[in-house]
Amino acid sequence: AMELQLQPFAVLLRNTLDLLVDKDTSSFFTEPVSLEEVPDYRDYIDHPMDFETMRNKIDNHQYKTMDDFEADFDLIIKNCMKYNAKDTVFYRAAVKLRDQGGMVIRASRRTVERVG
Ligand SMILES: CCOC(=O)c1ccc2c(c1)NC(=O)[C@@H](C)N2
Repeated sequence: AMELQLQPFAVLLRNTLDLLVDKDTSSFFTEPVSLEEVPDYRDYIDHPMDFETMRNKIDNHQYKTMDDFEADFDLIIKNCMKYNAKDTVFYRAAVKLRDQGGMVIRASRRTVERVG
């Protein structure tokens, strides 16, 4: 529809990302996991992901669909639940983000479908 031409997909993704960042109240997911702080991280995680990287990908138009965008969101959560034990603040934060962020993405999908 006309709105999507005027309101590029990138703007919708940035708005969605801002809502996901708001759910990350401890800011555990805002930047790449520090390999100085967590030197063995890459022994377990092949494809790191974080919200800053996602913002850069939006700006470089690397997301063509909401599925592409959601795949990186899921990667953030999967990585965290793989690297961190269940009884950690990190693992629990990933479960919370999965639940609260999932609702945000579903709402954005409806917007894309409606004005798509
Ligand atoms: C300054 C110390 O920071 C960390 O050790 C640290 C900081 C952030 C982290 C993280 C570790 N581990 C994670 O799996 C993802 C969720 N976030």
